[in-house]
Order: sequence, then structure tokens, then C-alpha cells
Amino acid sequence: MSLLLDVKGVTKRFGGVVANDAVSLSVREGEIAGLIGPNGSGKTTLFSSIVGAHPIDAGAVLYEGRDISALRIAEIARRGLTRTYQQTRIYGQMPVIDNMRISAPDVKEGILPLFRRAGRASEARARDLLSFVGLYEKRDLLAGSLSFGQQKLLEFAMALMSEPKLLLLDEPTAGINPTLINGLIDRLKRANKELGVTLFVIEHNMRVIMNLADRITCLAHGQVLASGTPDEVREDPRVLDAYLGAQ
Ligand SMILES: Nc1ncnc2c1ncn2[C@@H]1O[C@H](COP(=O)(O)OP(=O)(O)OP(=O)(O)O)[C@@H](O)[C@H]1O
Repeated sequence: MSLLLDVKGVTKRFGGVVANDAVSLSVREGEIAGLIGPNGSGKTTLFSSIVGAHPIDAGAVLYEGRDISALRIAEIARRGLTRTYQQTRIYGQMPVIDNMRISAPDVKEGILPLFRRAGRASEARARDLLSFVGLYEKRDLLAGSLSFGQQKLLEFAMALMSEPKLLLLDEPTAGINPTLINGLIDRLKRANKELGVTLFVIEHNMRVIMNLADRITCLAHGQVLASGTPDEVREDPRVLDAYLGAQ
């Protein structure tokens, strides 16, 4: 498997706080990669650094072999690298289907027939993706009336509208009823296998990430503490110490 994302020695400071300290890790094309670490270890900051949400202080982010560190968030998204957030970002006062429509990538050509064809294609994609996450029957309801778990599924479907190659998910199962988590894990795995989306997932729930990820990196105090298969990381005494020390 070739490298899709190659993070090389990325450092990000906020004033005196070194949120990411020379972090190096990679994500291979086609895999589900995991990112774990105690609260404040720098996981969300790293996602922001990767997608161009803020400038980094040192290092480089390579995507498809090209340095994207100096690119802006929209430019990076156009290349197929996007993220979701810890807090769901749906429009609660809009119907579910409209949330999907506004998530379609812009059609820049401006030529009317092309525009119409793209519009029909994205309408079909919106419906297919709602079926994929099990929300098609709810398409005309206000998004704000969905349960929290359903809102997370909607947000995931919205992220898939732009046909990302690499999707960064920030705690996709946070706040979801444990009985619904298995359904979400199943959707993430299917998106990876059937839609061919490479996933990089921040997750606090150890059961989830061990079940989901092919490889896991653990951060602590802004640095890479350990990386490997779920079994290797689970049994690494440094990882156990980092979590116990953070209690
Ligand atoms: N915009 C910011 N301004 C100042 N400090 C920040 C900012 N964003 C993050 N930090 C600090 O950087 C460090 C890493 O934070 P970050 O949110 O990346 O950690 P995390 O591993 O994602 O935590 P959590 O698991 O709680 O979401 C923390 O010390 C945090 O307080």
C-alpha cells in the first residue's frame, strides 16, 4: 500500500504551549488509521495542521507525495482531504436532504448543461448516501429533530458528498448511545471498503478503535509515543502509563 499522507516532523505551538512536537506518522492508501492519546495530547491540533486550518511552525505535511503544508483548507479539500469535527456541524433548522445538498462540492464551470448534470449527479449521490447511512426515510425531517447518533451519521454522509480520498474523523462515536456504536463502526468500515475512502480516526473509545483501525498511533504531550497494530499498541506499557497517568 502506498502512502497517502506523510506527516513529517510537524510542530505547532500556541504561545508557550507546544501542542504538536515534531510529530511524524503516515496513513497508507486504503487503510483505516487510528489516532489515540489522553486529553490535550495534541490530536485535534494535528488534524487542524493536516487540513490547513492553521499554519504549522515546523515540518511538512505530504499528501499524495506533494507538500500541502502551505495550502489553504479549501484547496486541500478540493484535492480530496477533509475532516469532521468533535462537535457536529449540521444545520438543525434545515431538512436532512438540504444538509446533504449544501455539502455537494461547488460546480465552478458555470456552463448550464454541465451545471444541471452535476446537480442531478449530486442529488442522486445525496439520496444514495442517505440510504447508505440509514437516514433516507428521514430525508424531509429537520436535521435538528434527529437523535444525536443520527446527526453524527448525517454529518458522516455530508462529509462523503465531496467524495473524499482521505477523511479525518474527530471522535465519530463521542456521545453516541453504546447500542448504536456498532452500527456506526459498520458504516465506517463499509465506507472504507465499498466507497474506497481512506480513514484517519481520532477515538477515545478503545473498544471502537481497536475494532476499527488497521494501525494506531498514540500521542502524549504532543509527541508520538507509540505506533503499530492495535495489538501492539494495546500491549505497549508506555501507552498504558500515558492513559493511567492522565487519570
Ligand atoms: N487554539 C488554541 N489556542 C491555545 N492552545 C490551544 C489551542 N488549541 C489547542 N491548544 C492546546 O494544545 C494542546 C493540545 O490540544 P488538542 O485539542 O490538540 O488535544 P487533544 O488530544 O485533541 O485533546 P482532547 O482529547 O481533549 O480533544 C492543549 O494543551 C490545548 O490546550
